[in-house]
Amino acid sequence: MNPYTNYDEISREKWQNLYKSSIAPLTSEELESIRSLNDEISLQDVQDVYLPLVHLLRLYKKNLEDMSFSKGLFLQKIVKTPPLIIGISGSVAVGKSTTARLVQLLLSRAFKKLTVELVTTDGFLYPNQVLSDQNLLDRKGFPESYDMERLLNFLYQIKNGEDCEIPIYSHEVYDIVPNQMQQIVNPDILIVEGINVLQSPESQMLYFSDFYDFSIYVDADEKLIEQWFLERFDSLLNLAQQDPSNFYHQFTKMPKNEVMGIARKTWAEVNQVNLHQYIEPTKTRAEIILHKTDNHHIDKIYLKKF
Ligand SMILES: Nc1ncnc2c1ncn2[C@@H]1O[C@H](COP(=O)(O)OP(=O)(O)O)[C@@H](O)[C@H]1O
Ligand SMILES: CC(C)(COP(=O)(O)O)[C@@H](O)C(=O)NCCC(=O)O
Repeated sequence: MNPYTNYDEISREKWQNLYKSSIAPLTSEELESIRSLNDEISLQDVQDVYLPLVHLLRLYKKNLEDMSFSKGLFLQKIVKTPPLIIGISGSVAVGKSTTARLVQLLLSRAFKKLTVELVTTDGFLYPNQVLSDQNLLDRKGFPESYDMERLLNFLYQIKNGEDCEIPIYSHEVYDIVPNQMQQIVNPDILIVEGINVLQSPESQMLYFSDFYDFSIYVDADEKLIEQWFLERFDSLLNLAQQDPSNFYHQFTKMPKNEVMGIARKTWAEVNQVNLHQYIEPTKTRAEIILHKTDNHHIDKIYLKKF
């Protein structure tokens, strides 16, 4: 069966004309904050793809509010609207965190009075010491390397209106940062980004899908994702040049072709295997699939029919 049977395939040209007229153009201040987020992001993509996406998200938010109101009428009590939770998934290095930060910025613009928080599921990875004790260091990113139960509890607490604190993962340290936590206080919208966002923990009463009001899968051809992984690896090396505390510093002392060989091997033996076995199979759980081509250009959008 065609994996996209349950989706409307929408070309970029068609998508960019949906709701266009109702969206105010970005101010120079907003453009500046997008550039400071990642100066490679195409502003045309923001205008054509992300603004209509934010407009769609408005509908989901409204729907959640209406449902809470109607439930309250039925139950004859006040039912507070729970936070809207948006999941963003896809391969390592496909651009999830960049997409997530952009969506956060645009949602904060669209809902000026609301708090829009962003968390990454990297924070739920077990620390390197724990992974090493269990011989799982080479399995970083695979389901067993995450404390999935803690992630599930976190989502439950947020939906339940509780404030939370969660661990922080650093790509530069390549580990959980000790003694630092991210505080999540009273969010109206929470974006959860990570490779495992659409996976289901085994033997649990609740599933992640119980918590997401909207989900996005960022997709691209594997060869391109590998290229983006290698480019990011290279920028991490540049950043690490003068910083011995950076995990990538050790690689800056080695010949470049040898280091890039290590990066290619990491892609082929870890991240690509993970993509095939655990990440890509969750693609069609997403409400929307953003398909990218060269230079992260979005050419197609798939929106779930039902
Ligand atoms: N829209 C985009 N335009 C240009 N470069 C991007 C875009 N999205 C991601 N990138 C680049 O691709 C690489 C991977 O992106 P990142 O957001 O870190 O991926 P992920 O969170 O999926 O691992 C980074 O080097 C990032 O700068
Ligand atoms: C921490 C990660 C699992 C998550 O990846 P992300 O989507 O944040 O890029 C990944 O970056 C990772 O470290 N994978 C293990 C192999 C490696 O790339 O070193």
